[in-house]
Amino acid sequence: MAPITSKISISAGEMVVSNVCKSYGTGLFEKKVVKDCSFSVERGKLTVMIGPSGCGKSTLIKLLAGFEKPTSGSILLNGKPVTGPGRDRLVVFQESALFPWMTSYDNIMYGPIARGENDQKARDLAEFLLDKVGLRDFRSKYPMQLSGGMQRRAELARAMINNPEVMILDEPFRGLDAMSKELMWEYYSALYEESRRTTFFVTTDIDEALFLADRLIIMSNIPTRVRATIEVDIPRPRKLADFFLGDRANEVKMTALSLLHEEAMKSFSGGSKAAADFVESYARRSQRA
Ligand SMILES: Nc1ncnc2c1ncn2[C@@H]1O[C@H](COP(=O)(O)OP(=O)(O)OP(=O)(O)O)[C@@H](O)[C@H]1O
Repeated sequence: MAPITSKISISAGEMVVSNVCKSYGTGLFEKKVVKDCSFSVERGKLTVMIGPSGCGKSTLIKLLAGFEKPTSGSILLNGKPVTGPGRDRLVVFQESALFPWMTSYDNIMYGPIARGENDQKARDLAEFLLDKVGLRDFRSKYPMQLSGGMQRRAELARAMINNPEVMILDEPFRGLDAMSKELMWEYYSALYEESRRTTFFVTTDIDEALFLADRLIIMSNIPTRVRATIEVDIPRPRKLADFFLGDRANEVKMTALSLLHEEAMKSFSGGSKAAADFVESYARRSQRA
């Protein structure tokens, strides 16, 4: 099938986060969630952020998307300060945001129609993207008639039709069963490789993070800051069947797991149930690796 770039001209943006702090509440009720955080989301790269559950990742997404403002520090998109939400950035959330009363096709066309662009070009693009995400035969089905993986693919198509400069994804495959999740990794990785759209992808799954990332940002416990940045210099296209057999993948995985374990233990000692679950699941992962 023709690559995405044959139908959509991609203009990849770049984001720079400098010394960002974010607190909620004031005085005695102040909660520091993000502390002196600096990183960049490079043009045409897939940057993955991983950190303990509850550390502040979704808060960072809200800041990058412009839904919230930092308490201090700056966030730039292509050198200009982010002052609010914009069409140049698009967020795909954990929860399905498909409208249950609309078919797959209508969900994908939602953005263009909302902008008054219900023309032949947009309709052709919607059909192309339906094909691209393997939902041609499901174009007239409603979300509840689709499997979890199909819903996530419909959602990706709905995001891609809006052609943002930066795609921001907040644990988009959370909640899928293990097999669907792994299929989505390969699927999503191939889609990304076709477009090389600047992407910021947040997850708590180390295998997902490694398989997808060009650059991995490991976050600390709350208040979160960058604990380490690792370039995942493993060639693309990547195939899950042999990816984790490689030395480099395992070397990065062990480094990341050890840092994440340290961070999760800090919040565990603070009594967080989420951190306790995280420590337990990562201990199991380390044994498997
Ligand atoms: N609007 C808000 N007001 C007060 N506290 C908030 C607000 N939004 C987030 N928080 C707090 O910030 C902390 C970090 O939350 P956030 O959702 O950013 O973490 P996360 O790393 O994305 O978590 P998870 O991995 O579980 O999705 C939590 O303790 C949360 O209660």
